[in-house]
Amino acid sequence: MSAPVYNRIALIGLGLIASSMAHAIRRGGLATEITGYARSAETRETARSINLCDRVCDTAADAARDADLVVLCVPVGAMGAVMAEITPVLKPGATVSDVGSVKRHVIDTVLPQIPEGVHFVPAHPLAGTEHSGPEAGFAELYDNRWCLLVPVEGSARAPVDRLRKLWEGMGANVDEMDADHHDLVLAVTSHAPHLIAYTMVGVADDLRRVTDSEVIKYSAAGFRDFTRIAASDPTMWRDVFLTNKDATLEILGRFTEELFALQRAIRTGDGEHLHQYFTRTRAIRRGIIEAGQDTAAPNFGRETKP
Ligand SMILES: NC(=O)C1=CN([C@@H]2O[C@H](COP(=O)(O)OP(=O)(O)OC[C@H]3O[C@@H](n4cnc5c(N)ncnc54)[C@H](O)[C@@H]3O)[C@@H](O)[C@H]2O)C=CC1
Ligand SMILES: O=C(O)C(=O)Cc1ccc(O)cc1
Repeated sequence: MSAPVYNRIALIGLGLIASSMAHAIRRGGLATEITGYARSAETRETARSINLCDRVCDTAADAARDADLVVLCVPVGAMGAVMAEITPVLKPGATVSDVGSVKRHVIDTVLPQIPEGVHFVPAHPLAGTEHSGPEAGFAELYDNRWCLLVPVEGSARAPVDRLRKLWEGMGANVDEMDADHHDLVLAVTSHAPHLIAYTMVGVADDLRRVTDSEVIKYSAAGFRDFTRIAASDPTMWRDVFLTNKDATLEILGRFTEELFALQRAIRTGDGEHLHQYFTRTRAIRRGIIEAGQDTAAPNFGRETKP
């Protein structure tokens, strides 16, 4: 246990990411009080019944009032509207942060609403599972995973360093990155791969010659990973693609070109092309392992529902 980094932390939106934060904050003794807000009465009730926060409030404003740190943990497309609900109650010197998977859109919708004297430090933990809701969280989610901080132009240093301390206290390794670069990197490493997984599972579903039971029974590891990813929250991922449009389309354009080249190599029997391509991609995987970046699976060995 370390000393608290903030007195009151407010978590707005009590899903997987916020509930994992609540557990990790408590584990590390990083706040004296955690307040929470969720949009639906049912989620608030569940959060209360599992004692997720010290106080679960019925409005976002009540949760954010007097908080030293307010973290927006809702889908990217809802960040601006949620920010509007809390703006009037933010105390001077407080920090607003978020955990959204896309950063430019969040900055464009939230930053103009930040009152004078309040700090804004966007963040993105690179950790998750395909599960959602207040009961999906666990304290170890961020252990040894990256959390990227994306300070806005002209941001004071102290609030950034303080947020870094919080994420490090939750077990994460922290780095800083510019918003546009973040969105491009994530389009390559997360957003496009998710879309490809969604597509592959959709294709399997469309292929009526292969029955559902065969798809499930004979799922090899690669396809199983696709089905896990494709089970992720539809609202969250709809928002990711609608708000990181340019970078995702750029990467998907390149992906399609390479796919066509591989398709041609298969059709023409160009084994040399295929072998060279797979040799290059294998080296990338080996590089990840050598750099020690192949951390535990996102679900940490927990049973995942099919
Ligand atoms: N799930 C993942 O693997 C990761 C998600 N993120 C980001 O974290 C954020 C939250 O994601 P999760 O916790 O996974 O989602 P979740 O689906 O588990 O929880 C989202 C919460 O936001 C609330 N919400 C949804 N729409 C809302 C609206 N219009 N107004 C107010 N509240 C609303 C929901 O009721 C729920 O409490 C998203 O921005 C996502 O991009 C970041 C890293 C990983
Ligand atoms: O579950 C997985 O495989 C993930 O990739 C988790 C994840 C999802 C979205 C993010 O913005 C960051 C991490």
